[in-house]
Amino acid sequence: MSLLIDIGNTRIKIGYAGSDGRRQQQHTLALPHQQIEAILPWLEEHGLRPTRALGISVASKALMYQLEGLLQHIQCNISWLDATTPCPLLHNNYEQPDRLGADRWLAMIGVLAQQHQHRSRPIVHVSFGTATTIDTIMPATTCAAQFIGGLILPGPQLMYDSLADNTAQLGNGLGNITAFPLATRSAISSGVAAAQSGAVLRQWQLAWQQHRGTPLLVCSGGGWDLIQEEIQNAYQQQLQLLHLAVEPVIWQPMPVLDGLAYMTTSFRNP
Ligand SMILES: Nc1ncnc2c1ncn2[C@@H]1O[C@H](COP(=O)(O)OP(=O)(O)OP(=O)(O)O)[C@@H](O)[C@H]1O
Ligand SMILES: CC(C)(CO)[C@@H](O)C(=O)NCCC(=O)O
Repeated sequence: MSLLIDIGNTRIKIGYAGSDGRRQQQHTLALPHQQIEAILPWLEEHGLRPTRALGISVASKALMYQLEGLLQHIQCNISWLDATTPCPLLHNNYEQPDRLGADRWLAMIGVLAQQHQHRSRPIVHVSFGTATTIDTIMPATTCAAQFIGGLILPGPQLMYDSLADNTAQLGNGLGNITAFPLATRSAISSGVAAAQSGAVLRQWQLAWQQHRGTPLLVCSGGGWDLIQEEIQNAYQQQLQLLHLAVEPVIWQPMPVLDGLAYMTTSFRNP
């Protein structure tokens, strides 16, 4: 039984996998960094006694040490994975593989594991977290699928916050997403949504132009609610424009935890 830990820049996500490597979705928790200690009562409440933990972190080392200390109380050792942890499903083509965010690597593995039925198609995975990342995977020909590269941009909330923090007149608050906004709140919400969906469609189109099939669009991350309406609409329009079968964006809530669950079956401590 393995505990799964994803320490992001805003929140810590926790999951649980059985000995078959399947993630038990009813055992999922998201916590702000300051509430990390809540993990022990949560485990007790759910009657979970993990014998080991697999984790990744893109946040501070201090949080990793704090978590290690907490898990020592229940004799649970944690192994930290990163983007150099090999996976039979995927090849990391980053110029410096160790510089790729561990969350991006594990999320792509989680997406490949979950979207197994689409394994012959390219995949664009978008994570709307603190940062938004848009990563493209080309399908396997002989061996593993290939991570061919991706974008990093400010996440939706960060876009809102940076406008509020660096201007005198904009402030906080949401508005309607429209084509030609005529009020400040709507102009900001429409601007953030357009920037996010424009970047997503750019990567999707570039993936499509590689002539390896219609790319699957898979989204995740806590910022999804702020832009999902725009992304869904823009994606449907894009498919119609290209005379492709219309299909919804796939929402996969916790791909990093899914990737860690997959790795419980293939990763062993050296
Ligand atoms: N309860 C919540 N607490 C904090 N942020 C939330 C919450 N619900 C949604 N959010 C949104 O989620 C975003 C963070 O997303 P998420 O938790 O997926 O990423 P993260 O922890 O920053 O991970 P990463 O560092 O991988 O981006 C915040 O910017 C905020 O917009
Ligand atoms: C881009 C973020 C912040 C997304 O969480 C994370 O994956 C990260 O810190 N990455 C390291 C840099 C990189 O992936 O190139």
